[in-house]
Amino acid sequence: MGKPIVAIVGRPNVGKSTLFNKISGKRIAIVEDRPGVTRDRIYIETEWLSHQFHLIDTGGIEPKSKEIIPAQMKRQAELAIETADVIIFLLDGREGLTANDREIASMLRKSGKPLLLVLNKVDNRESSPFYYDFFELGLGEPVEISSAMGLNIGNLLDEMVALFPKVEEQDYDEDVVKVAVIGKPNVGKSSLINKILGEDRVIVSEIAGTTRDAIDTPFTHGDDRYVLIDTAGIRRKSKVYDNIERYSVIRSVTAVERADVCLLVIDAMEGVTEQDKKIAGYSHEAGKALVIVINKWDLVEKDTKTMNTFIKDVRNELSYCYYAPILFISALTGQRTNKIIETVKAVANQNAMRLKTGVLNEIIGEAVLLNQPPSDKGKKLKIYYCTQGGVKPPTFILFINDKKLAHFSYIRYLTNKIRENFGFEGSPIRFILKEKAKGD
Ligand SMILES: Nc1nc2c(ncn2[C@@H]2O[C@H](COP(=O)(O)OP(=O)(O)OP(=O)(O)O)[C@@H](O)[C@H]2O)c(=O)[nH]1
Ligand SMILES: Nc1nc2c(ncn2[C@@H]2O[C@H](COP(=O)(O)OP(=O)(O)OP(=O)(O)O)[C@@H](O)[C@H]2O)c(=O)[nH]1
Repeated sequence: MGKPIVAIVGRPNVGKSTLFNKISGKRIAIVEDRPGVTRDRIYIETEWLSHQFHLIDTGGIEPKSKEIIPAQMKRQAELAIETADVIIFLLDGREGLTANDREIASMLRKSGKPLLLVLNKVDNRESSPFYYDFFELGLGEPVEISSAMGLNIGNLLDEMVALFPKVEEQDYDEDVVKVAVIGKPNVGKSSLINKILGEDRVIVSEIAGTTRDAIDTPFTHGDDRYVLIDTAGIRRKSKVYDNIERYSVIRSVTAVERADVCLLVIDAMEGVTEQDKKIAGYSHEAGKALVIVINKWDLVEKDTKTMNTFIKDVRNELSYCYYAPILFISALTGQRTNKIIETVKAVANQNAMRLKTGVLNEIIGEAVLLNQPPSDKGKKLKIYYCTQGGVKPPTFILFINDKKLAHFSYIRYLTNKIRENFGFEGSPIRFILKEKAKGD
């Protein structure tokens, strides 16, 4: 399962942003914006006592106005209910219970989502004077905190972690390829999924389990077994919400984490957008095999150059995913959709490929002869040997004399040599550099 998603919900001014900042700023290591992606921070990925989770940045979801806008507040709660695994329902312990709190509470109660009732602004050791009033909500015992002072935040996080879904991931067998269809809303993900599942050779298996993972769709294609990992929003349409894009991105992230192969669907009429770059970035950073699918190709007016121009654009915009094959399809007409599964299979195999150390070192040795490693102030980079440390993604450990000499461009050169010889199409390749004195 992907890392759990936590959302902070509450009426305006209860201290949601303050709590978010407290959790993200102080106690927890933040994985900041992903390189090469964008600055728009939608969520942070953090951990508490080695439990990793996503915390949604409700700041951007909030209405900016300080007026109480019940409709927007409700929408925020609805989105959190749909997206989050655990909800922190934040209330103001100094003001006591309000009508808006009751309204949100009733939505949360109906949803049955795991939640924590949290009274903020309890700045001293004494309980909120309204402490017992909050039991009326029927949402359990309140946890009292002060976000501003940083009081009791550790306890809150302990209780939050206890509500995380148990690791009940259906353990698919090793040979089952997990595929996540990712992309912005409306690019045709559902249509594509339906097309794939509708193919003659595809047999959709019974869906096992009743957990939230039951939205996975296992199927076989010939002798090969796959499972489609759903991103919420594919089945449960909720296009009416302004912020659905932000949430669909977050869901994409958790789907990506669980996947072996990501199918990034891009709308041919729109070209590559910022949102696409962001989503591609997740796949890349997570080390997943990636296939780029340009959908709605039927709508594009074409001449002989159109496809090549499009490929160039994609390569340009998504330069860090240069290894991903690109397919031009139409989920509507079925054009080339039959290529998808074979491509998925190919890249899944490549991402799991393991090279023998002997062969690998032959290639590295040749590469070094062909193009001498860089030196700095008379000291030359020495490469002792290389071994593949892991798969998914293919990860190579390079034993060298001095990391400072291992310039990025030289590592890129070695990566390319490995690709020339072994392919690894659709896979990111990683290098880990290890220093070693000669003769160690
Ligand atoms: N005394 C006290 N004040 C707090 C605490 N947490 C937040 N505040 C104050 O409450 C006000 C609202 O805090 P925000 O974090 O902006 O609240 P919010 O819920 O994100 O507000 P909206 O963006 O309007 O929804 C600010 O003036 C904070 O300084 C706290 O623990 N104690
Ligand atoms: N012309 C054309 N239309 C398509 C194609 N694929 C999907 N569409 C249309 O695009 C719209 C969106 O398709 P969906 O499959 O619902 O897109 P989605 O990505 O699942 O959307 P969300 O559920 O919002 O994430 C629908 O009206 C489809 O009929 C295609 O290949 N060609």
